[in-house]
Amino acid sequence: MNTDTAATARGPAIAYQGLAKYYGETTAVAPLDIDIAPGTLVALVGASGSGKSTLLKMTNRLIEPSKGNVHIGGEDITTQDAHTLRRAIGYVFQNIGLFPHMTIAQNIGIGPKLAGDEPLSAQDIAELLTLVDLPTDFASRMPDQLSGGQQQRVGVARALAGKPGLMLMDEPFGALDPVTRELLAHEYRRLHDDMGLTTIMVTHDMAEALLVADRIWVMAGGRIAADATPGELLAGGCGPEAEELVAVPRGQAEKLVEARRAALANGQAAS
Ligand SMILES: Nc1ncnc2c1ncn2[C@@H]1O[C@H](COP(=O)(O)OP(=O)(O)OP(=O)(O)O)[C@@H](O)[C@H]1O
Repeated sequence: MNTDTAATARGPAIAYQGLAKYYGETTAVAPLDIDIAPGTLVALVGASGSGKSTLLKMTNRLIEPSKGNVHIGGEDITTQDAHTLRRAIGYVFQNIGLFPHMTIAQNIGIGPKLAGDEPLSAQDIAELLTLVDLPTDFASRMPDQLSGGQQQRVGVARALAGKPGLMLMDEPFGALDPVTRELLAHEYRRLHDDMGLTTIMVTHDMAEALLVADRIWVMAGGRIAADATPGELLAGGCGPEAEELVAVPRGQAEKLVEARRAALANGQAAS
């Protein structure tokens, strides 16, 4: 992230201070002290059970920490009640779970409705649909009339309805086919930049993290084993946990380049 982004971001800074979560003998997240600058997109990667979701959910108080605290925009998140906090933070997760008996417009507007706030206008809904690149006439459709990728776009629109500065995303595109997944990840990155958001995104896909994030936190056993830019991770030297994860997309890319070279050589030999 460049400093211009930090200057124009409306997304907040995040500070984790001595934050930890224990379940009996299990350390889900070991005490960590780390900051996120406004406007940054951080990807959380790491093996299953390494603590990614727990860290994400301690940020909007879906999980309460065992110790330490979280500051968002300089404010301790325990100074407001958990529901108020959550309404101000966008949250997108895998299989977004739209309400099947509600229209797309009603699904997008569910947050303000449940909070007893002023309902979203048709104009608001149209703007949100446009933001996530869906036709505005989808407002009156039912969820089962949309593809999985389109439903996930609605999930992003629903998360943006509360005008959050911070977006938390837990495997947001994990259930989609690879082509749709890559498209949505790149479109989300553009949206993040245009809106000046701060985003924390859990992903199992290291290639996705390398392509869209400003910083990547590699989690292992509840610790942040590496905190690096995509370029630093690709260059190597960020530790064995990071190397293991980067090796997968790097190896695939090298094999594909090799396979393409061989295919081109065969084509030339045949002609
Ligand atoms: N409610 C719970 N009770 C006991 N242990 C838990 C609970 N929730 C999580 N854990 C444990 O905490 C650790 C971290 O879990 P977490 O869900 O944060 O991992 P993760 O990196 O998000 O995993 P995944 O990639 O599989 O979703 C795991 O060892 C998990 O078994």
